[in-house]
Amino acid sequence: MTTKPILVALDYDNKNHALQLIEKLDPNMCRLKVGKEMFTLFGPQLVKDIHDRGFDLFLDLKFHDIPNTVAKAVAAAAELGVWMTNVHASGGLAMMEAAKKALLPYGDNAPMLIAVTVLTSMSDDDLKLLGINVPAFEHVQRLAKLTQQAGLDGVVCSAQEATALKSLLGKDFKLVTPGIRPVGSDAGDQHRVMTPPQAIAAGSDYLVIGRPITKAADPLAALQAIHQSLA
Ligand SMILES: O=C(O)c1cc(=O)[nH]c(=O)n1[C@@H]1O[C@H](COP(=O)(O)O)[C@@H](O)[C@H]1O
Repeated sequence: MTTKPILVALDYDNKNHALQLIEKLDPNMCRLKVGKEMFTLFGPQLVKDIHDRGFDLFLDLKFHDIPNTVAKAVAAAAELGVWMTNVHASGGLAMMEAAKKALLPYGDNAPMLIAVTVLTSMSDDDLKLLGINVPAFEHVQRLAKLTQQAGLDGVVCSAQEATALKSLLGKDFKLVTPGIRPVGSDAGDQHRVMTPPQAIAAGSDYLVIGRPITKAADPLAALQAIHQSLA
């Protein structure tokens, strides 16, 4: 199992609330993920604040634009010193190749670069409305192969797809899986979910977990319980 597989998703509209949560967590037990809401509200200073508290950060901005724009955005993320960042695989091969190339000057200090395949909130019916008439998993496989071809480090996918993707793409291609729900927690808007131990057993390298930790009455206890369930 990867060391520190838990990535806690911070989805807050109040910076103090986020920092209060971070103070309760342990950087030896998890990494943090900041997405569009918090980065739009609080910008690069938030990234510094998180780094100052000793946490690795996954900057989850899911870039999707023309290749030149995405390359510059990914390089800007590298300048911030983040541990991981991402693009949408549906932006295409040229876009992903440009993003990868933009990280070359950063060498070993480059963030890990991954691509989102099919969002875990999407069902086969949602894909049909987009004109994609194949099951979600077939589309995920196609996008994941394209991501590997572009030289990226891995993909975001559902843990339900992990076993098949590992055998298709090899053990070194990282699988980052949201839609993780410990037994008894509310699925909310997630459709394709798994528990933490199921996800690791299926081949996930990193588990993105938000509300089951951030909305828990005792977030550290929730993190510790998940950590122990993986031991
Ligand atoms: O890229 C992601 O992190 C992501 C991709 C995806 O397909 N589904 C998904 O839920 N996410 C993110 O994972 C986190 C899940 O949070 P919870 O549903 O609260 O555990 C959120 O920050 C989402 O933005």
